[in-house]
Amino acid sequence: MSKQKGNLSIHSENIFPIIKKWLYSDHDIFIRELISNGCDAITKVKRLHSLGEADIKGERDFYVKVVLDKTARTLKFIDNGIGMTDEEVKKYINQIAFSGAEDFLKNYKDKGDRDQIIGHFGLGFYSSFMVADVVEIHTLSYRPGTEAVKWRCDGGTEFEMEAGDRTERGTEITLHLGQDGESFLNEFTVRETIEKYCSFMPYPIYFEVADKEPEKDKDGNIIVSEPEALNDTAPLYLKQPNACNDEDYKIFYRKTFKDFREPLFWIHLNMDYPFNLKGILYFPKLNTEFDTIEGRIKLYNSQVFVADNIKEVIPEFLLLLKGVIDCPDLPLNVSRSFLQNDGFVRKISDYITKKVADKLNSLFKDNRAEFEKFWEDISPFVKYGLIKDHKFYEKIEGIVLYKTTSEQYVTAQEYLEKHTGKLEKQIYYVSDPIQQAQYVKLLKEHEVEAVILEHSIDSAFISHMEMKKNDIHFKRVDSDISELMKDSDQGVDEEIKNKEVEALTAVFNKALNKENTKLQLENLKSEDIAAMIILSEDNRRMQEMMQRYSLGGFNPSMMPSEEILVLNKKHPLIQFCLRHAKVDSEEVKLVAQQVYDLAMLSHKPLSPEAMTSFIGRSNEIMKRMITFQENN
Ligand SMILES: Nc1ncnc2c1ncn2[C@@H]1O[C@H](COP(=O)(O)OP(=O)(O)OP(=O)(O)O)[C@@H](O)[C@H]1O
Repeated sequence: MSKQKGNLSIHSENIFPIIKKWLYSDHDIFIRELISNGCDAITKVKRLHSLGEADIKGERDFYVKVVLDKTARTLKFIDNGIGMTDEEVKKYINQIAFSGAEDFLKNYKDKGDRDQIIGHFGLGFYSSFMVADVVEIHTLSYRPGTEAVKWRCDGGTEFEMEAGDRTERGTEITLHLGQDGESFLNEFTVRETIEKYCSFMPYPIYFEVADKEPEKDKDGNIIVSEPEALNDTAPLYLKQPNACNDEDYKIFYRKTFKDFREPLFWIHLNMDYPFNLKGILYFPKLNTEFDTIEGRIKLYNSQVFVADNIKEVIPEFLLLLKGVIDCPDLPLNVSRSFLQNDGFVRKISDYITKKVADKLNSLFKDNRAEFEKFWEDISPFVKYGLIKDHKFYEKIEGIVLYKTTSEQYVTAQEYLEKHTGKLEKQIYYVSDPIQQAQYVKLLKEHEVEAVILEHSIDSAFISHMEMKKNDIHFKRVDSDISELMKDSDQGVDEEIKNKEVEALTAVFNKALNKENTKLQLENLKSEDIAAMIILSEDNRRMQEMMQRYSLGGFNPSMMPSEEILVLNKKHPLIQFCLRHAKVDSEEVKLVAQQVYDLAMLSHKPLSPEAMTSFIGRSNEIMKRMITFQENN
């Protein structure tokens, strides 16, 4: 072949500056493009061989080799695939690559939407110019009797083509790295990028550093080691689920996510129709209940990595999981706006949601003990999912578990059944089991359990459940529980009661120096409790919401909490206050203050000032007790 020069057939001055500028932030993608071209070339030659059209002379080992030469500043991609004839280089490299370029330039030259550009423009071979000043191709076709070809282009629109000297079938692409490719002179960057994009590609990918000092043993002999492929050519997710065991899944998880905690369980997705989708989703274990959950779903197209966490394909709440999904029907270079509007993508997303819900339901039904064991770890994810996705809610709302304060796991229905006759469509919960322990104890005395809802997602979860199911209402244990604990009001004279409330209100307002302590006088079943503080559930929720949404700028005085002091008429201290309500005595004041602080202490921590007075007063009470004892 005589030496040829020519212009790449693009009708624009120069596309390379545009490639460099617009695709810059993803510029490691050229590694994916060149290696996957190598793999495609191998697949093609194998296919031709199986059709009897290519003679590969019993060859078994197919591979793509990447060679970094820091001294020569080159990165080579070598494959033993189909190779190209000079005609094919002209057709596939010189012309076709930019056949869409004219439209592309017209449409996007002045627009900054990178996603759009990537979506509309297959990066392909020419992405190598993002990092290289000069690119060379040395290739020899599988076709018998064809000449090797050498092609060279320096990033302008001109190329040179001549007969090459390659003697083995396949293609070698050499990138002479320019300034923009500086980082790829680092072997770790190259290795990492290969692992990022190519870890499941179907042929072994080897990586060599040409000018590296060979490793030697202690006697100075060069250690010759077998090259090791960087990828797993037959990833587990491509196998049939019944051919995989638990250990296989765990090993795959560790290798793929570098997470050495055991996953809780997994779902093997395997669908051929109406679309092709394979993958494994793992439910990761959380370190602590306060762990931020950060999932990672890697999306592949025929074993070629596309991107992490594409929320248009994977329902957002599933992004809390870890997994791989391979869907050959999705375009390799996906534009987000394209995906958002694509019905096919929605079907994929629905399928994945359904599979996850099915798995949870079957665990609940077939292995409740196991499901309960996992519940703590999966509950934030499940709750987030049912808030975000109506279809998911419908499928799993019946199996949502609640952990009770006596460490049992119950569904809402089981909780209500357990409390038939005691609670009417009400679920009591604690948001802080330690702080609210007093209330829990009180409830227990009345044979009522509370459930623990202490995760940050729980307030949104509670509201969502109440909105969806108007037959359930959640009440925190410190709200309105006096209803439950009241003795019957039978025989109580309302007029007398009102007078007593009036008298006690005066005592407490004066003692506490508060104008508006709301007071409620009840005959509680328990005679041990003098008083307790309760809050209106609605008012407290409103406050919490305002606090959350005003991002710290919320001033509590804008919306004071409606606290109610419930006094137990049966308790001797309250009876004492009632008997001496009219007398302006120091003892009544001390008792009222102490009763209030004790009620407050079982509700929430005292403020520093209140705590100081409480301690002073407690000392004072004990002193008086001793004096009384000694004088009698
Ligand atoms: N290593 C290779 N061996 C043989 N042929 C190759 C090789 N690399 C590229 N080609 C040929 O050049 C063509 C253009 O490659 P390019 O990477 O630009 O686009 P593509 O792979 O067809 O599509 P995409 O834009 O999705 O990457 C390929 O279709 C193939 O025919």
